[in-house]
Amino acid sequence: MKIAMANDHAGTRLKEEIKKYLESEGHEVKDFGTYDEESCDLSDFVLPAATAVAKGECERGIFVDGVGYGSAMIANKLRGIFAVVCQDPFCAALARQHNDSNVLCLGGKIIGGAIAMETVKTWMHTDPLTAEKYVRRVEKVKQIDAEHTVAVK
Ligand SMILES: O=C(CO)[C@H](O)[C@H](O)COP(=O)(O)O
Repeated sequence: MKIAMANDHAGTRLKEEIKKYLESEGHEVKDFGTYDEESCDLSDFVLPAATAVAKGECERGIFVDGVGYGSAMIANKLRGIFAVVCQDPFCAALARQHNDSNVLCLGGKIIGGAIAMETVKTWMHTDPLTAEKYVRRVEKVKQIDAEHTVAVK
């Protein structure tokens, strides 16, 4: 898969760790930065990365900031982005099974190391459930997205 990654200063270290893992699994990572731990503004990096996912240039996105919230708020402004914040593998599984999320946002100040990597691994390897109720609900959310957002050019 082609995966867009972005982060701010609080997510640089965890982003690098996740990037290594994804590449070791054969994924292609497009890294939109930031690349160091100098204080920066998250939206400068997450918006271009989320745009790449919205345009279909990348299939999924993984964004890392201090808590994950800012990344999700920015990304969810774009049509076709269904971003979630996950702090553990259980949340990550449901974020795919019930919500068909295509962007995962993590908090580098909240989780790290083993939990973070298990969260990413679970999110990457879990598919949406096919039971009618889940498909119906995901479709309704996609409909809301189509009606209330502007397509990315
Ligand atoms: O978590 C974040 C957004 O969701 C940011 O990483 C956080 O707000 C950055 O704060 P600071 O500049 O104080 O490190």
